[in-house]
Amino acid sequence: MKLELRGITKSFGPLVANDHIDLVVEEGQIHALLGENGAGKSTLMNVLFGLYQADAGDIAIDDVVTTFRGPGDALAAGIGMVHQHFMLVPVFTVAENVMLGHEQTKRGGFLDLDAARERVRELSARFGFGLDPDAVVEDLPVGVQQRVEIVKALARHAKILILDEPTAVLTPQETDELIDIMRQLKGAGTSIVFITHKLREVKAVADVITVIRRGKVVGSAAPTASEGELASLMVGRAVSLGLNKTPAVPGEVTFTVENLTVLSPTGQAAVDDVSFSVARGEILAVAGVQGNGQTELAEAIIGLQVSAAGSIRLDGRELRGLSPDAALGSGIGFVPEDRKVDGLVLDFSVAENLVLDLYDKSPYARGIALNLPEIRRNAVQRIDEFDIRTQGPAEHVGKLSGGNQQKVVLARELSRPLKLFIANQPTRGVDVGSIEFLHRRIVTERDSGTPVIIVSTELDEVVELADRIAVMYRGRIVGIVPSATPRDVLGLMMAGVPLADAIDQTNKSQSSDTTPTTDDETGKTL
Ligand SMILES: Nc1ncnc2c1ncn2[C@@H]1O[C@H](COP(=O)(O)OP(=O)(O)OP(=O)(O)O)[C@@H](O)[C@H]1O
Repeated sequence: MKLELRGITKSFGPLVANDHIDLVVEEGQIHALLGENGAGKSTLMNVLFGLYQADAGDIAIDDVVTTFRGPGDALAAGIGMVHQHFMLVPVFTVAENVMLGHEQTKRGGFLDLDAARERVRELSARFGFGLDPDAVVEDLPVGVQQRVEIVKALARHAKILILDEPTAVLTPQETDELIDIMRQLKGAGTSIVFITHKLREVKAVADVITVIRRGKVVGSAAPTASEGELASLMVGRAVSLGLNKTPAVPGEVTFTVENLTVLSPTGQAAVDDVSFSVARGEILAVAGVQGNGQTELAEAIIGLQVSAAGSIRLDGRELRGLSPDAALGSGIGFVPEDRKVDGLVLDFSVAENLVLDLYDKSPYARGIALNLPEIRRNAVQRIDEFDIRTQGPAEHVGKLSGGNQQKVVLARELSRPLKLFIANQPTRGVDVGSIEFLHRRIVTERDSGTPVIIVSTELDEVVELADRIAVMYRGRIVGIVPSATPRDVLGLMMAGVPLADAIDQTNKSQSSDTTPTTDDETGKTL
């Protein structure tokens, strides 16, 4: 099936989010859409999936112009979309979810679960999904839930799949698996429109790359283009992809966690007797595969999770037992893992979100009244400094693109005097140009003497930012190592292997390997 978008234009008020966009996706092609935050990628995909109506332009399928009044029409035309926030019913099984919305009925009107099961088995075997039709969705890891979404689309005979930042929530291994699946789907003739900010993935899997900037197509590139070339095409200027920060000059140790234990809802130790400290002027990065206690640790520090035992001290003061408000009020900047849940109030304006914890304090409050000019002045300044793409301070944050929402959280948290800065997945969904800026901004915070904790499942980000790296596995810190530690050693530690054994194993595998290794430069498995 060949898809053609011709002159698609979509405005939100005065903002032209898609400005006469042309895009051709051939059958069996993986077409990557690249563009900085707010460029208009999701808007274009929402038009294609019938969620938004274009103001102008046509969608043609196999050269026939079609109109989508809603996602139902798009699905019927063979277009499937896998959203970043899955649309699955967690308590249903895989087969039940696949059946939902397009129940096949047996004579007598009963839902035919057996047919859905069979379809899951068949598609799973064909594309190597490894799905059990009877597994309950909420018990499955995120990467497997995503495959359920893909199977759901395929079961509806989707010939074109839209994947909007599918790897943002995946572990590196899950990402590799998804890339394999994409290749298999392509082999079977399915076309894929793939949106990602990770240039390495684009290079690994795309056949064609189209770059959008400020609502317009600005060019296309072959996957042989370098990451630097792709980045500058996206952003419209040269982007330096390495941070090259100066070595830390650690000062006094002002933040200490001792024997901290946090229990999960099932009573297991999500954080298990963890101790570490961070000095002023240094960045400690917490590395690990998603789900090994890093988020619980970060949240326990600011009181979003109750800790069962241990102590958390900042400047000699015990934080354990404080409410999140009190913890933040004591001078902690915090970037949560999920900006939509803990970081922003989507119905509030950008200006309000930029002073969320401070609106009742000077200079944003005057007595009991808000100092609106000051709140606005702050917003104008932050929008400029952090390059937040918005129609203005009064726009609702919920209207911003994902990456721009993330920038609002960082702008707020990095713009007041801090005694500690903690960021969980600080650059999730952020484009390469903005990552460059945000990383520098975090290093500036460090250099101003703030202890910094970064939690990230992106090894690139960990290695880039860290002065020291704490590796977590199953709730424990496996080891705290210098940032120059080789990636394969870090990788083994992330699988639970203690430092000494990890070094040992790496040395052995290197000495037994007679062929020179070339793929260790980046450490990525793509
Ligand atoms: N429902 C909406 N109402 C108003 N403005 C919107 C709406 N949806 C998107 N926009 C605006 O359209 C522009 C394009 O947003 P879009 O989400 O398409 O960007 P994107 O390229 O997907 O960005 P990101 O990489 O950050 O996800 C942004 O300026 C955004 O604020």
